[in-house]
Amino acid sequence: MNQTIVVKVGTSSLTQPGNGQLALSTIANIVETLTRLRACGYGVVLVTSGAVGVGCARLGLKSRPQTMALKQAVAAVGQGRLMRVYDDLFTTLQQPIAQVLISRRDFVQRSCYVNAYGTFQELLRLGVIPVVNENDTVAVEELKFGDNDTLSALVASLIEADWLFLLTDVDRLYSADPRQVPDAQPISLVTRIEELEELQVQTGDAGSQWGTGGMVTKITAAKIATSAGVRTVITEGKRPENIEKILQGEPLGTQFEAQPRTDNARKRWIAYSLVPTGKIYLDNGAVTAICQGGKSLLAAGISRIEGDFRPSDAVRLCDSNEVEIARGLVNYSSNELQQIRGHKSEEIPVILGYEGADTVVHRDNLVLLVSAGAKVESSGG
Ligand SMILES: Nc1ncnc2c1ncn2[C@@H]1O[C@H](COP(=O)(O)OP(=O)(O)O)[C@@H](O)[C@H]1O
Ligand SMILES: N[C@@H](CCC(=O)OP(=O)(O)O)C(=O)O
Repeated sequence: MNQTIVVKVGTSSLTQPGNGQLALSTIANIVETLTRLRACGYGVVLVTSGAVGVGCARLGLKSRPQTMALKQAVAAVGQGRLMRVYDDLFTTLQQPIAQVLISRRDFVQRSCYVNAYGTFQELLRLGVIPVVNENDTVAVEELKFGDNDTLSALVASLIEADWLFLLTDVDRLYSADPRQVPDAQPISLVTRIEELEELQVQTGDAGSQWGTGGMVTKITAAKIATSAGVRTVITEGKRPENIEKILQGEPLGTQFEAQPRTDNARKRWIAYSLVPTGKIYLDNGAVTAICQGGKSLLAAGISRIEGDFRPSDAVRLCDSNEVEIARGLVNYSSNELQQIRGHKSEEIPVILGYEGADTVVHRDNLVLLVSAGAKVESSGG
């Protein structure tokens, strides 16, 4: 079966440093590369940033807007310009494209999420390259992706892509920001994300002048994508032809190995597309039961609750060290859980005065976020 790749391009690659004008030769290179990949039979999705950066350049603004309303207005100006440029270039090469604007809310609602899956499948079947961005103009502060690294990982997970390429203005991940630390060490292969913490890799969240998130959001994206079985690569936007070399096995950029796809699509949706509204802290027995025994969470194993949530909301399950070990859909509200935490299931009807669910989070609605074994290799140069 043909492989599917998702390519995310950051503002820092699409615009010229300093004046913020479009980096036309880079964009043309990206368009040529993606069109060649399509012609070779790959399914290709492009996730592009740049609406805000291009909008700023069009309006003569000298820095990224700080208020939500201004950012949304500027994105509305830039998105049209950006698509116009892509469409002109792709059309020159006879490659059809489609604009897909996604808001966080679309990914939270299961029906919209499933619908988006169907739309992507049809576009790919038609040989179209979907060009995706966050629908910045209608996003609300509490419910937005905020950065396209995360969006691209969620899209890659949704369509069960084989590869996710994060194109940026550095050639790979380093042990620290190479702009601040000149002797930072390049990292070529990451077999498990947790190793980055163990090696104390610094991933400043400042980003470049127009970019958002820096490396932090790329690591988060790699975590989401690799746990969904998607091999993820951080590489340079200026050299998109490297994508083809990487697909042929060259060790360019920083490559994050895909983890086995153990969770089904619904569980991946629970783990990363939903926005958790509360935290449930577990005692050690409950942590073991969930992590090693594959059990559901019972009220007896709950020590503390944080947040205000309703039945069916997504919640974080944390151990006594406040480490999030799992996420799940909860069967009780936070008010009810305050009353029944620490109690046996058979006591619940007496405490609440009505029959409730046997479990607080059923194992079918529970996704583990911890994995085993880690290794990172540093390359020479
Ligand atoms: N450990 C690191 N390795 C490489 N780059 C880093 C690291 N930490 C921070 N950075 C910075 O992240 C920047 C890329 O992030 P960003 O500007 O958000 O890119 P994009 O617009 O492509 O999403 C780089 O220019 C680099 O200065
Ligand atoms: N949706 C925003 C993208 C924000 C973003 O993630 O930017 P970047 O860090 O450059 O990938 C835009 O189009 O400007």
